[in-house]
Amino acid sequence: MTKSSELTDSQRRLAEPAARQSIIRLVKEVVPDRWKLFASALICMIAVAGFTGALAWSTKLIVNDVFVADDAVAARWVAVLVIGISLGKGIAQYCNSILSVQIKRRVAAFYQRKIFHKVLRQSVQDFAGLSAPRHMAKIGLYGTSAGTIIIALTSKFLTDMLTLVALVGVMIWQDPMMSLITAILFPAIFLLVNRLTLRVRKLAQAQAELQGTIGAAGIEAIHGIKTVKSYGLEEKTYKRFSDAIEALEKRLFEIARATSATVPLMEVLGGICIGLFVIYASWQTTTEGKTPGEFTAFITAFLLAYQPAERVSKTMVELQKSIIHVETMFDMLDKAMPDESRGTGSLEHATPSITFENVSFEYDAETPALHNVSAEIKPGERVAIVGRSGAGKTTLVDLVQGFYPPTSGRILIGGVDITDVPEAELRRHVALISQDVFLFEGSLRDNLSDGRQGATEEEIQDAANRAAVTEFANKMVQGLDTQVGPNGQSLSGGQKQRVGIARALVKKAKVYIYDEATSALDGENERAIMGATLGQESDSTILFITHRPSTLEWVDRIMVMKDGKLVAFGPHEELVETSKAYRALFNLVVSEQRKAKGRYGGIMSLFARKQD
Ligand SMILES: Nc1ncnc2c1ncn2[C@@H]1O[C@H](COP(=O)(O)OP(=O)(O)OP(=O)(O)O)[C@@H](O)[C@H]1O
Repeated sequence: MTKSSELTDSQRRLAEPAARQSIIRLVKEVVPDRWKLFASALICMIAVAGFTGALAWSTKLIVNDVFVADDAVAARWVAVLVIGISLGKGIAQYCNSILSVQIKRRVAAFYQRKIFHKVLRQSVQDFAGLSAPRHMAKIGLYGTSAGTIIIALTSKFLTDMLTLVALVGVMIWQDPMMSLITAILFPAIFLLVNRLTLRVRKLAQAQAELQGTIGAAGIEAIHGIKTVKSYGLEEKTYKRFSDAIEALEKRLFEIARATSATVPLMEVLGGICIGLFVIYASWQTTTEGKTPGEFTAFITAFLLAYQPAERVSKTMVELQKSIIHVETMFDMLDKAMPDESRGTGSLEHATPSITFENVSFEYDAETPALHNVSAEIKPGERVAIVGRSGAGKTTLVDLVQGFYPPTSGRILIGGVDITDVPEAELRRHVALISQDVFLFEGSLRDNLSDGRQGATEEEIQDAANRAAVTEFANKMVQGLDTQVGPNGQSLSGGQKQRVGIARALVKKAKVYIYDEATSALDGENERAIMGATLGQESDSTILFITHRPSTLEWVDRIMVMKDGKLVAFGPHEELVETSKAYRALFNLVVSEQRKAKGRYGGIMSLFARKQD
């Protein structure tokens, strides 16, 4: 045996138990809850197989009783019988097809829902580097593959196998010897087909990836059309799309080549069998006195067996393609969810203090993002987190929201370690207002009420007033019922930020995190909104990530981050005196503002005011 064929054999041995297990699991998960549907389909399949066998057998009556015996009465009965069998088979086939479509859709929908539910529960870490369109394409594909396997197994494979059993039964009944010869030739083709299925399996592995790449390239271009146009990336984007299409085309062609080879193989075998049969039949008639009806029934059964046998081998190939997707789907469904390892603590009665106890965090072994951060934030305190880009500000607040667990150390809210609190409970008490506000398609009111389930109309109106959403909504004909479009595309950046702030206010959280949340607002609007929101949110603790000096007017203390470390923490006046990093940070802002605007920015007046 050559080295490569040894490799193929071992791959086959490795792959088969996993594939079998996935099929068994699939059947166990979908059949019990839909047993009535499957039982009805099984009855139809048995009927199709039985009627096909009966049709083959009826040719013996046609030849012997109608043509050889020339019996007119028998001819009428045989005609009624053949019509009855054909009608029965037609009805059973029709019902089987309808049930197949129903089963396939239900199974696909069942798994698509299941995967999407799982995806939503994944940790934020699992979404890193994920392309949304590609991921969605995969969800669709995995669900459809599960449906395809179930249909391949039941409607196609089982119907064809039952039909084969019925036809082989007729063949053995008519001529056991010839049936034996045919049975020896059959395994030869299955060996050949098996080799083909392994090849198709390998080719199919990359097909899903390629389909996702096409979707991603197209959807990303549409989403990012402004960037594409302003940087002149049309050619590059087009090339990416075009390359992906070409690669997929090649892969599909290779799969089609491998799949199509099964049909000619079956035809060659069929031809050999018929040739042998003709020689054998003439010898049997002259020496053994067999009737022509028996041969006709045998050959009809053999010819009728050709199609289901061909379909069985094709179905095997189809199964190989889909099984890869289903195996990946099960891996995804079996992945442990972050919440499963969390405790059952509650923050209901916790005060909104935040304690960082020697918190360190690494995204991966090579990327340490936080080192030994320790700080105590009092309930109701307003704290700004400042630092250069990449200093670890976002990472720190992501940890407060439980998106990632600290690599070492602890974060406590009101004395409760947040890793002991279920994710949903933690998120109920911590609200994030980010720079890139994401709005769902629907009305302004729908988006505000997403803040908290069961929020009253008064609470929504109050939040809308405080975040100055009412101000622009009143200018729209439908007010708060105005539709915002997908991701709020009919609103300006500043309007989206106001909706984001109002939505967070509806939440009534213990801890608010403003991540550059007012970056798209002008100074006057920021002042008005912050005045209105902070004034009334006095019990909540608020963290501001900011590069904007004007935001510092609203805070009690400032955390200065540098290279993942907390290098200073105190009120502005103290930091100006004691922290070189703080001074350096804002001097930089001043010089940049001076260059950009030719005048002194907000922080200089702030410095002047405080220093006075
Ligand atoms: N998902 C991630 N995977 C790997 N490394 C990351 C990830 N997110 C951030 N980092 C790295 O962690 C460090 C801290 O990043 P972080 O986003 O917390 O900084 P930041 O202070 O919020 O920066 P900015 O002001 O630019 O938003 C950086 O070195 C960054 O490259």
